[in-house]
Amino acid sequence: MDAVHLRNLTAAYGGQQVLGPISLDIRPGEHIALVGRSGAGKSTLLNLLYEQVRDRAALVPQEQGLVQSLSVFHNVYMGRLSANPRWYNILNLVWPRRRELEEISPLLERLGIVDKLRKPVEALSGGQKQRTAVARALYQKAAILLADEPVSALDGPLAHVVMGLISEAYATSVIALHDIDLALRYCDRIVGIRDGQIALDDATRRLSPADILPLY
Ligand SMILES: Nc1ncnc2c1ncn2[C@@H]1O[C@H](COP(=O)(O)OP(=O)(O)OP(=O)(O)O)[C@@H](O)[C@H]1O
Repeated sequence: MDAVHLRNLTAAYGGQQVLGPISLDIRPGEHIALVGRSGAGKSTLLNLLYEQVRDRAALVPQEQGLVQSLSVFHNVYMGRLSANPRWYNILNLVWPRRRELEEISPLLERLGIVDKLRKPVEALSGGQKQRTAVARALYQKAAILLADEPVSALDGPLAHVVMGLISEAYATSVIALHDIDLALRYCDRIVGIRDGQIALDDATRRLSPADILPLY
């Protein structure tokens, strides 16, 4: 993947500027954690970033973007809709193909929701929905992963499973995280946002929780 260069990005809602101007370079091979208090501008920055790299990115949005009436299989399969011909997508919608089942099932197994494969998403818990959204992004295999609080509904061990899978599947990622320990453990660069500006940008190896806490 080529590096991503963001220059002087700004965002406003109803005429009020909430982000920027922000410049940020994302180098291939970097796992970046976006941290900062609620309302700082992390989601806004991720969404702007997604607009710039849409063709090579998988996105796990905060609100997940799942189709509630469709099964977990179908929601995960949607990660690659644009990679397959239309007839093949329709075939899978009507009757999931063995090839896709054999790829999606092990992923769901590792996420602990393989028993939900054929269940509609509306019948899942919040944490199970979140894992479905993560599975869709893992299955997509884009060049870069953008994720907005992908483990906010998961308890300790599951949060580690998901962060581990993300690190394994994606060499390059930008992930908004509210858990500082997860950010320090799984990401190699921390970008701290405060009041719509970058207030911290450093390698994880040079940071401790005490360096990040002032952002909150
Ligand atoms: N649709 C919207 N309309 C108006 N203001 C918005 C909208 N979305 C976000 N904002 C404002 O923009 C600012 C940044 O919000 P954003 O969602 O990017 O923060 P965040 O850091 O992701 O927060 P959180 O951790 O709670 O998700 C906040 O002040 C928020 O109130």
